[in-house]
Amino acid sequence: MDMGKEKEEVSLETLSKKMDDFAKARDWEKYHSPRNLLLAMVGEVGELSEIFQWRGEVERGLPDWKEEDKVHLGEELSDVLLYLVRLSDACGVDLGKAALRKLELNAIKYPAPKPTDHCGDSSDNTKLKEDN
Ligand SMILES: Nc1ccn([C@H]2C[C@H](O)[C@@H](COP(=O)(O)OP(=O)(O)OP(=O)(O)O)O2)c(=O)n1
Repeated sequence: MDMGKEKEEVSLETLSKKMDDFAKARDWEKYHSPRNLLLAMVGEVGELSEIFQWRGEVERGLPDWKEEDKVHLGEELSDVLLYLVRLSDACGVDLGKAALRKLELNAIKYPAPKPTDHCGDSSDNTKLKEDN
């Protein structure tokens, strides 16, 4: 999707600050409780799912999709992300830090096979199959 702009770096902190400004400017902080934000996010996940509903399997990169459908997809993905960031803030969770820690835990739980594993011991791969 080319919006004709330079690629802009976006941090979770930036999104968090913008959501905070958005809520404050409308006096909506009172509505942004953890439970409300969770329900709002799940609603947006539903809207995101609708875009894929009945399409059958979709090729990576969505080469056959119309541009307007991709723009719509970006909007729904953004709604989910923005509510997730806001929910994390409302719960006092540092989402970036938590996600990095979770990636480390994932790597321990699902170790990548070493090159030698292909021709020898496959116990790690067996565990991967069982867990998935
Ligand atoms: N109380 C609210 C309502 C909205 N938003 C923000 C976060 C979302 O990014 C977006 C959601 O807006 P809508 O509820 O209007 O949802 P959609 O944009 O998906 O519109 P629609 O449901 O009509 O498709 O607005 C918010 O922060 N707090």
